[in-house]
Amino acid sequence: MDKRIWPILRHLGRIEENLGYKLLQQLTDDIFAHLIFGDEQAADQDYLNKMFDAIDAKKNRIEKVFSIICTIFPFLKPIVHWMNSKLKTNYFFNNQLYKNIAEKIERRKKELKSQKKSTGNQNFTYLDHLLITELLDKDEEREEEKEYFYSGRQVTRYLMTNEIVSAMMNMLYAGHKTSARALIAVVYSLAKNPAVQKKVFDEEVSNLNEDLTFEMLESLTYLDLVIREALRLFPLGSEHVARKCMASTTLGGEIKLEIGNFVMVDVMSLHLNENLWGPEPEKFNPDRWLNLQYKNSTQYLSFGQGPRMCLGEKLAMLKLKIMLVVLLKNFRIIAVDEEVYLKD
Ligand code: HEM
Repeated sequence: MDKRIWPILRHLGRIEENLGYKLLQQLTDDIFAHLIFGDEQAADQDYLNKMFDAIDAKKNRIEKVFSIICTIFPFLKPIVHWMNSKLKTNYFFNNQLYKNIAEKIERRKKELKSQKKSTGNQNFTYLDHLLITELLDKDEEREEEKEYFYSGRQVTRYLMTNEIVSAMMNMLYAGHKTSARALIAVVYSLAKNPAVQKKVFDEEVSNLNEDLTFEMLESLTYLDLVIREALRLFPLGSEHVARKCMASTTLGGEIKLEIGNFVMVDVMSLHLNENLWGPEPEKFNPDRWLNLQYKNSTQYLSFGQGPRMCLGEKLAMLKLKIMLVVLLKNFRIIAVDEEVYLKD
């Protein structure tokens, strides 16, 4: 892990001054790109950030033009809003990202095809798992892996390139900034609560060696609570916990909801409810989880709930643990007086 993280720290120069958003975003991007594409040194190239920044800049420019049009011609608002929503999901904004992913897919397909028959212990990326059915379908010699990957399920067809690109883009959109911001929330909470930081270090991190395994990360139960507590106070994806009503209903005997109404959960009120979380719910206190009688499965919504809950929760928790172990093993995180708010 050190091998991946040190080049990033060096890249940013004097780390004491720069252990901020950029560094944490690069750390998460690097691990993300490595896990899903198998990319090496993604952070050095900083390409994910550059692509997302380019998309955001394009969006901002268009939105500015739209807002001027609406101010001058208010009656055009509905048409402009419709155009805006169409453009946001459009290829127009994402073409650079789309091309980049499609190129990676083609390159990876060639690499996988040229690989000798696997003897088992190979590190497959998320992309490989999407590609593998196609490659195995056409390669009878790989019967052994075919059974493993199909794991008893019948696969009737492999994924087309545009379906794979779209799955990868979903992952990137949903996991790119969320993970970096979650890391920031935890780092901030640890900086403000040195006693908790010391406890994590003394009890769980100090004895670990750098070759982290899945089992080691799973055993870090206190670090797990630290992350969950930070995300309780900073539920950064909470605006996505929203649903469209599929049937009319009445909530609590008084609030009427019609078919097609949009409902957004007030996550912050739930997460700061004293009846659910105990005394001083606004304070960062990972220990509160130790005695918590989980009263209701929907009282903690940092990753949402139900069939549309976050698909990447486990991956996000794993990534956060990896990054936090490496950071805490090598640094003591100290809060500075000045606080800067993230804008978007
Ligand atoms: C700490 C980091 C993350 C947080 C806090 C977070 C939070 C959320 C939240 C609140 C939702 C909405 C859930 C709901 O409506 O019930 C969501 C959806 C989703 N997340 Fe995450 N997420 C994180 C990281 C990731 C990562 C790393 C990935 C992908 C690798 C990911 C993939 C998704 C996807 C695909 C959805 C949409 C699921 C659906 O609509 O069916 N998330 N996330």
